[in-house]
Amino acid sequence: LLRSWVTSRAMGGIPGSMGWPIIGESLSFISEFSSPHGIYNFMKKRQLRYGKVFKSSILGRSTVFMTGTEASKILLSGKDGMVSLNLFYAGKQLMGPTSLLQTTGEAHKQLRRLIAEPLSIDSMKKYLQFINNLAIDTLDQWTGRKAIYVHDEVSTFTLKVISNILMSLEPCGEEQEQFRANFKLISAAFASLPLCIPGTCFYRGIKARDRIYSLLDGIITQRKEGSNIQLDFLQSLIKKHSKETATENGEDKLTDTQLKDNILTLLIAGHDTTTAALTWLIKFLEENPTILGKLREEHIKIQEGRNGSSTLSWPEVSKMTYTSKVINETLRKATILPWYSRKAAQDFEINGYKIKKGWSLNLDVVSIHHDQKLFPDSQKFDPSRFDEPLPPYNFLGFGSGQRMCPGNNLAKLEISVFIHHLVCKYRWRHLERDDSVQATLVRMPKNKYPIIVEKL
Ligand code: HEM
Repeated sequence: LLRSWVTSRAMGGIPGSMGWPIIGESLSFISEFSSPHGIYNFMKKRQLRYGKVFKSSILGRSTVFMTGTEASKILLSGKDGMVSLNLFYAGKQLMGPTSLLQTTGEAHKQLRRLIAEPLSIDSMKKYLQFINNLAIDTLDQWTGRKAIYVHDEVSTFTLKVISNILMSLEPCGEEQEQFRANFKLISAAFASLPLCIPGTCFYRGIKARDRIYSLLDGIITQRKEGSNIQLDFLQSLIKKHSKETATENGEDKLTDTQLKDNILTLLIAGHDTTTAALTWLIKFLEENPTILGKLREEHIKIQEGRNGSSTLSWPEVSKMTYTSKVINETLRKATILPWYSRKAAQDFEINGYKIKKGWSLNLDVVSIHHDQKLFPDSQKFDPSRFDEPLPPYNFLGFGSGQRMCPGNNLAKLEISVFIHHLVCKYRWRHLERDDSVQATLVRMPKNKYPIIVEKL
């Protein structure tokens, strides 16, 4: 708070209001966040008053919000080391010091190269079968029930997928249940006060993180001894880039701590985001029957070409061109991560304003994704916006530049396969109309989108 107060005084030259002492503008921010338009209204009001760059004080942090192409370019390309990623204290403690999210500059580039390779589109081919079977099994259990809370069901599906791909955890059984329980505690701790005292949410998160790390310790030891070898992400890293001793040198070698910190990072970064995207997509499809019809056509055609088999092949996934536009439009309209946080690593100028080293900066992505000039009638769900490639920095569903999402291939694959089986075999309708949004960092429907499902 003290640091925030000192920073807020230094921000004198930036237009905007710091709101009330201590709470700043947090109350209006939180209340707008949960509304159907999310923080769009909060941003819009201030942009009309102050312009594309304005200051505010939110959740105890003095910060500068920015929007538009120039800001995107500066903040996302991170050219000349102008900015670094800005994590909350709780996130830093939970994810560990060697997480990709905590590394900067050259170290970030190197680590990212190692992590991104086993997540490349080519590496995804070996996971298709597993995702396909799990999607079929999950959907089989959706019919004949009074209510399906899509968010909860999809959350189970995406966690099973990512935990299997990263470290070959079986999708069913006690180990998966324990892992899931621990993962939930870690997720909850992200949004908690970082007080490491027994009984607090943060403390429970740290303990759960330790339990997942000891599970990983066991798996890493086995793999290094040559037993329980699997074709997963962890194995790829151990095989090519693992350090045998802590003193061993080599830029492309990772210690066990780096392996564990980054498996956890991928779990955290990849689970809620994919869950939210798939949940919104299913909701938007129901609300837009013409688009659902067109999407179904694409998938029925793929299914018919398959002669009755239920297993998707890789060439079939590559044919899902309309699906890919539907995914992009979902990420635009829902803007699951509404702002991207950075810290100024040096002084620089933007839109005529002087930004000082150490300030917290947020790129307001909601305003870009709902800019009427870039996306006319922006509230409309219209995948044809992606018929032609968009200019750089207009669509930021997976970010852009140095920190662009390395898990985007996996996310798109999970969503495409799940949607294939959903639209080919089922119809669904909502049980409750509520467009409000949960007040968490990743935007999700507050009511978890309850539906009833029937076979077609
Ligand atoms: C639909 C699902 C997803 C969405 C919408 C999404 C979105 C994003 C965005 C916007 C960023 C950049 C944030 C910024 O610049 O501040 C990002 C980064 C990241 N994402 Fe994703 N993501 C998704 C799925 C995944 C998955 C499945 C994984 C893991 C397998 C993953 C791992 C990461 C990591 C590790 C970063 C940080 C990259 C770095 O700092 O270099 N994401 N994601």
